[in-house]
Amino acid sequence: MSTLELLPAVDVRDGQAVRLVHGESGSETSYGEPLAAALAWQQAGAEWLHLVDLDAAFGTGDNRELIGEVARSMDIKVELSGGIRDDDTLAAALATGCTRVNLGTAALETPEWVAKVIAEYGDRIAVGLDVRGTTLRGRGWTRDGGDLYETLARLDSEGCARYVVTDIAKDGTLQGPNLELLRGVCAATDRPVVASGGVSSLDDLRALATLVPLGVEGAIVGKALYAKAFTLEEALEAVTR
Ligand SMILES: O=C(O)c1ccccc1NCC(=O)[C@H](O)[C@H](O)COP(=O)(O)O
Repeated sequence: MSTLELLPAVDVRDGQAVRLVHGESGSETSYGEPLAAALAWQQAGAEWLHLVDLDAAFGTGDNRELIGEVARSMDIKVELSGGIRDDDTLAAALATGCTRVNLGTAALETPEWVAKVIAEYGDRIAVGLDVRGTTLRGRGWTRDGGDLYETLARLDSEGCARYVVTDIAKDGTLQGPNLELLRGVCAATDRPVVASGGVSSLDDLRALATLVPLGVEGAIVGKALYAKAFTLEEALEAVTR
């Protein structure tokens, strides 16, 4: 079995590292300084950081300077998400030196622009498929944005390199990932999939690692690390083969 990549998450709201429940604004638990959290994951052996500007995602401002500072301080790969919807926000995100960006709302609302940047930037662009059931959600997960599998087929045909798949019903709940959803997405595309939302235990990570041969390349882990359900060192050990 190949190794599952782990992406510890730092979600930033109003300058603080937070975790939400179901991605809902107002459900924040705060975990202090984003840079301290990111450096702790790096120190613990992470090869990736999943860094989210929640204010930009929700349209309640942005943490652009802070996000840039965190991204630039990392020696590891950074996946940047939240509010990247046009040329300006994409240029600012890429200028942080991040390895790739994650587009969400734009893939639903401005598909022509997304097709253009996929063609231009290749695998520096991933698309976040954030779903309730099989309905996509945009604008910080607050608005419906079409059918998962129709959108996936369109993005595949445009050459999208990778998908970050989140079951919103699981996100921030410590209820375990939606393995059925991930199997469904992997069956519908030959592109790598990063799983997000709900990881609660080392067994969840081992279960996700069994999906590597199907196309699950990595897993984002947020709440479980902040809640100290396990350490990142234990998580890396659990998925390394
Ligand atoms: O990624 C986004 O753009 C986003 C937008 C609105 C709400 C939440 C968003 N992301 C959340 C994450 O990426 C979480 O860090 C990730 O799903 C981890 O979930 P969990 O392990 O369940 O804490």
